[in-house]
Amino acid sequence: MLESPQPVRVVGGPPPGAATLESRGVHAWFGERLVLEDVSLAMSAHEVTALIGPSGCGKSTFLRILNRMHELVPSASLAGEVLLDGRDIYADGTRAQQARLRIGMVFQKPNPFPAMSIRDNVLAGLKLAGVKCADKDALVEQSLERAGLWREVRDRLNSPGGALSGGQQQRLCIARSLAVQPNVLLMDEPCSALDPTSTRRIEQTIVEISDEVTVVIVTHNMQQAQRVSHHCAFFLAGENEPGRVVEQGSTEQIFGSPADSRTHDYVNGRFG
Ligand SMILES: Nc1ncnc2c1ncn2[C@@H]1O[C@H](COP(=O)(O)OP(=O)(O)OP(=O)(O)O)[C@@H](O)[C@H]1O
Repeated sequence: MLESPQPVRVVGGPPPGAATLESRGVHAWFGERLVLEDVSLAMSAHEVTALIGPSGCGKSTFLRILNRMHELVPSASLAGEVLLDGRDIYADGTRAQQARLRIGMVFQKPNPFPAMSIRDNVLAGLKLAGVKCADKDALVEQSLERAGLWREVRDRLNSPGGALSGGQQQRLCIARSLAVQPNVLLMDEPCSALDPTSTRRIEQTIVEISDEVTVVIVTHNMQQAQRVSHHCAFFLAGENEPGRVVEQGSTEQIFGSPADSRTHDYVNGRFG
């Protein structure tokens, strides 16, 4: 029987393995406007947590708070804690760049460097983070394999990233995020720009990577939330009110027997 190859490790990167992420009493503002109120949510290691809810209820804002991207907006502020394996990523002396290295992000629209080769795209995050790897070729293969793209691109690693299809570009972005070996991967509607076949391929990737990285995904697609997630949090904002988590629980419970009638109505497509 063939032995599976030893995983390639990077040096100077995050400690290995999936981590637990927990928000406690998170509030967020843009200027004077409170857009998120008192969000406390535990996102368990090795699980996929889906953030669901209608447009404008603060899901993306919450996701960006989880890896210190919210503070990149000049008018933005926040209160509360975000604990990564028990340590607040907002504690005094904790650098945003360090948090972002451990908590990666994949965006709605695939954003590879279009003129850069597929190989260099995978390695691009390492260079930016100052992370080193003794065997870059093996890391490229491992990352592309985990992102479910290796077989499709192994014979053209020097072709530009921009020459791939949209779905392949998104998997390339996932490979780039995985190459620095983060503990958590945040995904903001990663399939919304993709066709159904590419969507299913990415969903398969999400399920596969969740044994090595904690995944938090924002999705408007209820079938997708059911297919990929273990845990769901339903966000809702009343008119001129901030977004709050109305209900959270196992995906089975949220879809099968929600406690709140608003959750029931939302997951059954009655609004949103
Ligand atoms: N950069 C910003 N400046 C000011 N207000 C913002 C900014 N980004 C978001 N908002 C406001 O914050 C609220 C929450 O927005 P957010 O994008 O987090 O919601 P969402 O649930 O992710 O929506 P969608 O599902 O449409 O992406 C909205 O009222 C939005 O208008």
